[in-house]
Amino acid sequence: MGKILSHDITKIVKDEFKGPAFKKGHIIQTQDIEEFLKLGKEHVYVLELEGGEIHEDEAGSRLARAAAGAGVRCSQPKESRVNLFAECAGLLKINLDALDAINDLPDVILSTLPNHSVVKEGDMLAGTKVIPLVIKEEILAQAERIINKAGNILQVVPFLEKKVGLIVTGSEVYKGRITDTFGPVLSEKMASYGATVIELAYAPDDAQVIAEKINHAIEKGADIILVSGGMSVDPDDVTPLGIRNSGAEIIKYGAPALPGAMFLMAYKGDVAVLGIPACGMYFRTTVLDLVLPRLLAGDRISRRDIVKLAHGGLCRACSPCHYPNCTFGIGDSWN
Ligand SMILES: Nc1nc2c(c(=O)[nH]1)N[C@H]1C(S)=C(S)[C@@H](COP(=O)(O)OP(=O)(O)OC[C@H]3O[C@@H](n4cnc5c(N)ncnc54)[C@H](O)[C@@H]3O)O[C@H]1N2
Ligand code: MOO
Repeated sequence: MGKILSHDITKIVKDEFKGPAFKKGHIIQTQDIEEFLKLGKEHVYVLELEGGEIHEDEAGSRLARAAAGAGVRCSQPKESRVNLFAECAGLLKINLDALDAINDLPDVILSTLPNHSVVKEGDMLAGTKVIPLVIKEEILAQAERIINKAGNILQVVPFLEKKVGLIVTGSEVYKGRITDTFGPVLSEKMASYGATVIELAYAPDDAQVIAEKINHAIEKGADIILVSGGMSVDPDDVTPLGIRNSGAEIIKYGAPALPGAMFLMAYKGDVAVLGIPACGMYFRTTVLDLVLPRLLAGDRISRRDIVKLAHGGLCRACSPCHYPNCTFGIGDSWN
């Protein structure tokens, strides 16, 4: 590290502030000599940077600026820590390989929220910090090379205005024997993400009718179709068959998330068709809360995405529910 010059604080008088010890390019470790005197400190230290060295604050700022992609803004440095904030609401996307590579470098850290977190405008997403007081330019250049190759480390993808079709199954609901609870629960959830429900249809426990309702919603322009109930093992649980009969390709039936085990993910062309088990009505947070934000941010969900839900896919069933400030969905799941 560059030279550190020690000065007897009692000898520092106002005109000496302009003296050679404090010339431009030197860094005084305290701004407030008066405060130092009050505390009974006897020395003030002045850092003289050598070539190829960067002060922690400048280094922290450079690292944060490089890491920030679209929808992310940086704070001013404070003791080299620079925070990154969401400029808009949406889904946080992190390049995890690049994040690992940055944190594998000496003397710098970058710490983030979990990948695929749903964020609001102004939310803190990450913090970067430089560990020593000065850092070698070469380390920072290496960090910038890693980030340039990756494009950025983190970005916020705003939610798209998706059109949603809801198909509520169950003969007891269809025949009016019980009042529909699923429809209102799912409609409210869609509204909270800014998605528009363009169709709310009811189907009895009949796979062919369910298939027809799915195709009707697609014809009406739905981007996402949620088919509720009938996802379990009873003979009249025919929603998975209905989804298959619609011509959709089943990506995975059964998700390693609890609640959400009986979830089904399918696609008919670009239209996502989701089978939502009854837990989606009884629990505030389920597998749907993990999958839906990604769909609304424009991601196509793969079989591997569902498989990777397992680690961190067990809800702690807290009362009250603290999601997303908990471990549900934060394991390797969405890497
Ligand atoms: N023997 C087994 N039973 C269950 C299993 C299992 O593996 N073996 N899985 C359990 C899990 S996990 C879940 S989740 C649920 C999935 O239930 P379904 O999606 O099949 O839901 P239904 O059987 O259609 O309904 C359950 C319950 O909820 C009422 N319901 C359904 N839709 C509505 C609605 N729109 N409005 C109001 N109420 C509704 C329905 O009448 C039933 O009472 O299965 C577990 N069981
Ligand atoms: O395991 Mo069920 O699909 O969650 O409640």
